[in-house]
Amino acid sequence: MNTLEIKNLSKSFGKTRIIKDVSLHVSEGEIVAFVGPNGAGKTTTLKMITNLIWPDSGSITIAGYDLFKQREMALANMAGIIENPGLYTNLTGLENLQFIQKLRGVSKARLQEVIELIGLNDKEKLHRKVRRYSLGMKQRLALGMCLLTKPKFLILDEPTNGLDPTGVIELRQLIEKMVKEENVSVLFSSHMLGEVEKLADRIVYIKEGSIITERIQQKEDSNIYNIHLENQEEKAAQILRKLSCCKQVELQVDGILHIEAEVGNLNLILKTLGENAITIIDIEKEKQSLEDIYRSIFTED
Ligand SMILES: Nc1ncnc2c1ncn2[C@@H]1O[C@H](COP(=O)(O)OP(=O)(O)OP(=O)(O)O)[C@@H](O)[C@H]1O
Repeated sequence: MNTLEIKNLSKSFGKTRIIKDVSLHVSEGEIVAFVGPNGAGKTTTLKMITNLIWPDSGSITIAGYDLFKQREMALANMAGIIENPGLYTNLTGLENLQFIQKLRGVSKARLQEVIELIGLNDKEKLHRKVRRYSLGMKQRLALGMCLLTKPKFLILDEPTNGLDPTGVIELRQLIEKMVKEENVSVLFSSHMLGEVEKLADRIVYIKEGSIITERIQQKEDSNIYNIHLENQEEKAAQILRKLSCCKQVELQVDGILHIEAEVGNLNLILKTLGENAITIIDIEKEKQSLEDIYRSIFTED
């Protein structure tokens, strides 16, 4: 099941259509980056997912619950940081965590678990007023507050914005740990392509309110292929998803199959498609860096 499923979301401010028919999903345990130039519509989309603003049309489902018809259950499965993390700066880190713990009826054991996960298991840090925290510590604390209720889905608007390199690395490690240990799925927006490259499993590109394309992020032990088929793309996608060497299979808007496969399995993929009488027109191994892809998508013609 997809942790997040958005279908045909649209939103206008006044007469201007800002979000145009946006559909996207985040699978269980997946980290998806939302990338695009300033004003593309990232924050507006994230605000609709977190129910801060309402779309004009479209649907949003979180952990299987419809955000508009089963609002409480949908929101109970999600947490997020949009724009500024909502911290009480005159309280200590621990008091901030305890505030949410009591408000949401979270156990003390869970509070302790979260403190350890976010690396604040240190008396001095826990009892320090948040206004004296570094930005990196504030971000980690804010993530901790999100995690107290064990959400299945986390939404982060430019989480590394303003952080120094150490803060960026620590935050990335924390997000990776959260996904591994707590099985949360994450959708985050970012302008930091280097970070996106390291953290995301998949990248969704938005421009002028429309999703332009999406790409699977290559990991060290895998290759990415773009396969152009004569027809039967849906069937091919279903067949390849059953192969254990295919970690991700996405059917793109343009009908091209975008595949992440463990290194050394191209022959098996081709053989499987051949056995199912699916004709390949072209196959290309992706070599572009994220920066090249970004430039080719967003630079004006
Ligand atoms: N409340 C609002 N009223 C009118 N226009 C708005 C409002 N909020 C956002 N916009 C406009 O919607 C467009 C998309 O804004 P949004 O903040 O979603 O972009 P973004 O992709 O998050 O940009 P950035 O990378 O700069 O954060 C922009 O043109 C913005 O000016």
